[in-house]
Amino acid sequence: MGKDILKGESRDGYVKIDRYNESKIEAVATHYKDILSQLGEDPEREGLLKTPERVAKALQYLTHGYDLKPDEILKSAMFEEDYSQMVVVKDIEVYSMCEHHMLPFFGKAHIAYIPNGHIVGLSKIPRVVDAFARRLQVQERLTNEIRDCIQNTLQPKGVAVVIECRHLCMAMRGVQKQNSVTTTSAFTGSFLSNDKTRAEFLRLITASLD
Ligand SMILES: Nc1nc2c(ncn2[C@@H]2O[C@H](COP(=O)(O)OP(=O)(O)OP(=O)(O)O)[C@@H](O)[C@H]2O)c(=O)[nH]1
Ligand SMILES: [Zn+2]
Repeated sequence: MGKDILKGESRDGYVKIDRYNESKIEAVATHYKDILSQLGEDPEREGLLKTPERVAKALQYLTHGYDLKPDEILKSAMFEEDYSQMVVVKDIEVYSMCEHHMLPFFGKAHIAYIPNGHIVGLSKIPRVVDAFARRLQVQERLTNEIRDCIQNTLQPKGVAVVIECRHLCMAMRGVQKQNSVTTTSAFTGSFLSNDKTRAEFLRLITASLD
């Protein structure tokens, strides 16, 4: 039996990720032992003895989104409700890994939808972000996948997604720009067809609570 990596999650959409896959961990760890040698390190020195296994577990965690079903996550908490104004969840932390270098990119997602008879449990929106972010990604696809999942599952009058991230592959290597932030956006429905709706969303995500 594997060890819990995400505690207390057992419903549809989450169920498959709450255990380490021991055989996968072992296979990945074996490769990492070899990688340490190839990098000129001694994998037998004390500090590195457990490193291959730690890296394998970390990587399984950082890519556990492959085992999640984001549409099931949304469906598990959809409620009929007569509310037709914009719902905005902003400043959702994003941690993902770029598929080109397998280095982190991280920042914030801002998401809105306009209900069409159904609302969704608020926590499910950040859960959908995580389900797509915890994979090897590019920021543009991450943005579109979140938009499409909410649109196709909840079928609201519109969805808006804005993501702002820093990419470590652009900061600690390569072009070495420490402060650049990449912004991506994706819209459906009223956010596309109605300039005022889109402007209200953009105003709400830049407004501060204080
Ligand atoms: N569009 C997009 N590009 C990304 C993302 N994450 C990383 N990249 C870019 O992917 C590109 C890969 O380009 P390559 O020229 O094949 O890789 P490279 O030689 O390592 O490029 P440099 O990073 O410029 O040194 C780089 O320009 C990265 O900045 C992302 O989320 N979206
Ligand atoms: Zn990269």
